[in-house]
Parts: sequence; C-alpha cells; structure tokens
Amino acid sequence: MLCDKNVFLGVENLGKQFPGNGTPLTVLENINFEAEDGEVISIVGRSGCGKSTLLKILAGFLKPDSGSVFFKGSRVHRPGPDRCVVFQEDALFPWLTAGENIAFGLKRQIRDGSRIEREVDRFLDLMGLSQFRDYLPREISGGMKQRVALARVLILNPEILLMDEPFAALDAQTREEMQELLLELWGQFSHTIVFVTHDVGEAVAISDRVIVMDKNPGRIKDVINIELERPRRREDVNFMRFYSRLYKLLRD
Ligand SMILES: Nc1ncnc2c1ncn2[C@@H]1O[C@H](COP(=O)(O)OP(=O)(O)OP(=O)(O)O)[C@@H](O)[C@H]1O
Repeated sequence: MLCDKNVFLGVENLGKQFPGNGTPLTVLENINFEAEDGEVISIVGRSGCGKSTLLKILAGFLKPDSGSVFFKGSRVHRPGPDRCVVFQEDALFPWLTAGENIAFGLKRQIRDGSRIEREVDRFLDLMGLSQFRDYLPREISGGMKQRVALARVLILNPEILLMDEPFAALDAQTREEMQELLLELWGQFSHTIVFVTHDVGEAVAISDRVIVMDKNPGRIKDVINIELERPRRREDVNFMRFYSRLYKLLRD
C-alpha cells in the first residue's frame, strides 16, 4: 500500500487530462512508481509526453484527475517545503543579489538574521560562489545562476528535489560540471531526486533508475535500473551500454 508511511514517495494510478480543442487531452495515464529515500530517479521521454506535468503533480502545483501521490504515508495535495522544485529557466529574482536570492525562502522559515547569514555563506561556499554574493543575476553566467537556483532550494533542506531539465540551457561542459556538483551535494545531503531530462547521457550519469515514458497518452514504457558504480565515466563500455539501451527505447 502506497499510503503506508514506510513508502517514501508513491505514485498510484495517476492520470491527468487538459481541456483540448473540443475533446480533452489525456496527458498522463495510469502512472505508477515508488521512490526510495535518497534515490535518484530520472524521467525521460519525447517532448510532450507529460514529464513536466508529472513533476508539477509531485510538487503539488497541479492536481491529478485520477490517482494519488503519497509522501511518507500522506497524500500530496499542495506544495510543501519537503518538496522543492528547480526549473530550467532561471527563476531567480532579477532585482536581488545571489546572496539575497539564496536567503529568500529561508527568511520565510526562520527569523534569526545571523543564522540566515551563516547559512547563506555556507551555501555560497558549497556552490563555489562566495565571491559573487553581491552580484545580480544578470551579472553572472548561466551555470552560476543555476547554482544559485540550486542553493536557494537546498538551503531549505527539502527531502525531495524535483528538477525540471535544470541544466538544459547550459553548454555541454558546464552541464557536466553541474551534474557532478549535483551528485557531490547529493552525497552530502542524501535527498531523493526526481530529475526530468531529454538527455539520455545525463540520465545515465546521475540516476539510480530511469523511467522511460511514452507519448499520447503519457505512460510509463519501461524502467531501467542503472547498475553502475559512481563516479561514472561516459567512455566506460557499461555506460555506453545503458546509453544505447535507453536511446533505443526512446527512439522505438
Ligand atoms: N496547463 C496546460 N493546459 C493545457 N495543456 C497543457 C497544459 N500543460 C501542458 N499541457 C499539454 O500537456 C502535454 C504535456 O506537456 P508537458 O509540458 O508535461 O510535456 P513534457 O514531456 O514536459 O514536454 P517537454 O519535454 O517539451 O518539456 C502537452 O501536449 C502540453 O501541450
């Protein structure tokens, strides 16, 4: 039973429709999976298969039309501080500095100003951004902005990190650096991560499990366990094997 509090994250018979042109569009149908505490799950699938919709339902931003999401035994109805989202496009406040952006959510949780400052310093340091504390978003690179976006949610100590193509707008090298940083942070904080991506290499590099989705309607086509030690090397023959398998599943 997914409502058992020993199930960390449980998704049961989830369905979602949107009003289409005349007939409703079924975007998600019969989605079922579980995630363990500390697991990294990627969701891959063709454009329009409902990945972002699924993530928004997990976050509590959208309600499903059927089925349920359970988090540690409770049904998810609304957004909560235990589930934080990082989007692709930088969602930073353009008028706030890097430090102020990172502090923003924490200020709504605690009032102790010096503790907030200490935490912001710690996260700036973790992200390698200490010298950029007083820079505005327009004054830093895309990769740095995504580090700020990541710090801004990690500082809230969420149990689940929901990431919607967070590195898609970055160049290939910065993207790989961000994947490495994410795994370093995951090693320290052990969040559960649900990561939406189009990039098969990215999914193999970071995930314990990859959920492959089909389109029209969005359904789970297959689930692949990535049984590779970390750190993973892209040139490794076993990495290539998982890459090819996923690539083929997506193409067929
Ligand atoms: N608020 C909405 N109202 C109506 N239709 C929507 C809404 N949000 C998404 N859709 C439709 O639902 C389908 C799935 O969209 P979604 O963004 O979840 O797909 P996706 O797999 O994340 O796509 P991409 O990889 O291109 O980001 C699309 O056909 C989209 O047009």
